[in-house]
Amino acid sequence: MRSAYTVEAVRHAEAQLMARLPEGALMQRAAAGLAAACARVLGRVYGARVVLLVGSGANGGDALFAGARLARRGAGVTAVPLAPGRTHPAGLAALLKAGGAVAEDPFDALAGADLVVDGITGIGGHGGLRPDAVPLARAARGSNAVVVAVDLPSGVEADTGEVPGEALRADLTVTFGTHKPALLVDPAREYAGAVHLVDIGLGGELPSVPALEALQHADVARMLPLPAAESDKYRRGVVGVVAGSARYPGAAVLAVAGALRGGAGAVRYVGPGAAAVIARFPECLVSTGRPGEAGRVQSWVVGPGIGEMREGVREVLASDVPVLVDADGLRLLEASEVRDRTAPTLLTPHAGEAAALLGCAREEVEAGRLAAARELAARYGATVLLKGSTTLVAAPDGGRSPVRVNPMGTPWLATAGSGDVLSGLAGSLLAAGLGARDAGSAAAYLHGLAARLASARGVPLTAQEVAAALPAAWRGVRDPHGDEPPEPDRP
Ligand SMILES: NC(=O)C1=CN([C@@H]2O[C@H](COP(=O)(O)OP(=O)(O)OC[C@H]3O[C@@H](n4cnc5c(N)ncnc54)[C@H](O)[C@@H]3O)[C@@H](O)[C@H]2O)[C@@H](O)CC1
Ligand SMILES: Nc1ncnc2c1ncn2[C@@H]1O[C@H](COP(=O)(O)OP(=O)(O)O)[C@@H](O)[C@H]1O
Ligand SMILES: [K+]
Repeated sequence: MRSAYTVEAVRHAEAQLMARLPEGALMQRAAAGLAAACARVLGRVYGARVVLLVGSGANGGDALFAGARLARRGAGVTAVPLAPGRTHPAGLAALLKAGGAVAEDPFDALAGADLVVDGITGIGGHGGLRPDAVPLARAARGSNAVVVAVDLPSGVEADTGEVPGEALRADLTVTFGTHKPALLVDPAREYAGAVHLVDIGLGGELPSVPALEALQHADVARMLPLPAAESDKYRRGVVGVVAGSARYPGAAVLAVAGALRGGAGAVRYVGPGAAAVIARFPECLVSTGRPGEAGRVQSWVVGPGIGEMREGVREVLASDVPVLVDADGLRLLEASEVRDRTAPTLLTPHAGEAAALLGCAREEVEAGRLAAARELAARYGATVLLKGSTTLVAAPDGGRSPVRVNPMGTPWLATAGSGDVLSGLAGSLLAAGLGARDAGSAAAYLHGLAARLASARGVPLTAQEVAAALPAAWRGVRDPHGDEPPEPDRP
């Protein structure tokens, strides 16, 4: 499990640790890790041209001390102070002593740089890059230099992942002690590039519950339902799927395709797509009547492609088993029908659907994903899986459990019908006994991994191919020697 902590938690932990260490020791640990990462990026330090963009806080101090270390190894290091009177004094002194200098012409220095260290702001930054930093940031990005951000890319909001103005896009971010939410949540995450975590000894000082957590293979493997020797199909769980309509018959097939690969013992489909479903999946139990008459299930999935089937949503929400509501179902539900439920509810909107539920613009949800997911969970008393380039899963417990961020996926998943597969898959995990937060986050992980496998080396994928790759994704997470696949190919 990877975790991310808020600025408040990081500052508190740093203060505890600093009280036990000699003055400046923590910054030296950070600078040493940063310099080592820069040296790896450069390959050859001797003779390399390094430019430090230095803000007024400790983030600039880290950059200066790391610059001093690189200068001692023979790099030509120049600093560009953005707030000249307020540059970290000890850091600047160390740089000058090591043979570094203050750049005479910042734009000349940036144009010739091999590596730019972004030490403008870290966890203390707010409100986006200031106007005087913007041309320097653009010059850095416009040069051939590799940009390495210190702790965070400057201009992002550490706690929310929001990017309120301009920010400096990094190729690599070297972060200290723990991830910060902005390194996991878009749009900020996009600015961080690859992320390298440097251990500065903060671990023992951080609270036990982080703000965010991101699953890894082993975490998902532990959650997956496996049949015991004496299992039968009913004990493994039956998932009911209410999806599809005359207008969207494919949604029924895709949701069932996901549900069949989620570990439930049986999938029961109810709705007007029964003929199409049975033709494609003879292993599915189908009926055309109402959900309430279909027989016992351990969870329901309702919504993909159902058009205006309001009654189906109402009936399913009135049941006493876990329910996943997706797509059209989100439009048709009444908030009170969700809030009054005793069994768990998992809502799986994309940004547009979340905006409709919250009564705001889609752009607002996209700019503030974390806040939107938390707000929806609180308003509906439901677990919310907010889909998109960063998929988040928030529980309705007022922040007692960390929001899960899905680290696995690929933009190739932005293809029609892939969400239907996800809802079937997550519903199946619910039927098999996982809680809503685990079912949602494990499903998003497997779905993202399946998509990476199916789009390997950069080929477009279809929703059916995502479903077909789910068994390989299960195998992948359960393989004790299986490494997580590399970052996805970008289209
Ligand atoms: N506290 C510690 O002991 C450690 C701190 N570390 C570093 O310290 C950083 C935090 O340092 P600070 O608290 O000084 O905060 P920052 O260095 O992130 O920034 C604070 C300064 O930037 C200014 N500022 C805020 N928003 C700005 C904007 N949009 N544009 C330009 N200037 C802006 C503020 O006026 C303030 O002077 C961490 O991110 C990390 O890099 C590391 O050295 C590890 C140890
Ligand atoms: N840019 C992206 N990067 C990664 N995953 C994405 C991106 N855009 C969409 N997705 C994922 O693709 C799926 C699309 O689901 P959805 O929006 O419901 O589409 P549909 O209704 O066509 O099935 C979701 O799992 C979502 O998280
Ligand atoms: K920075």
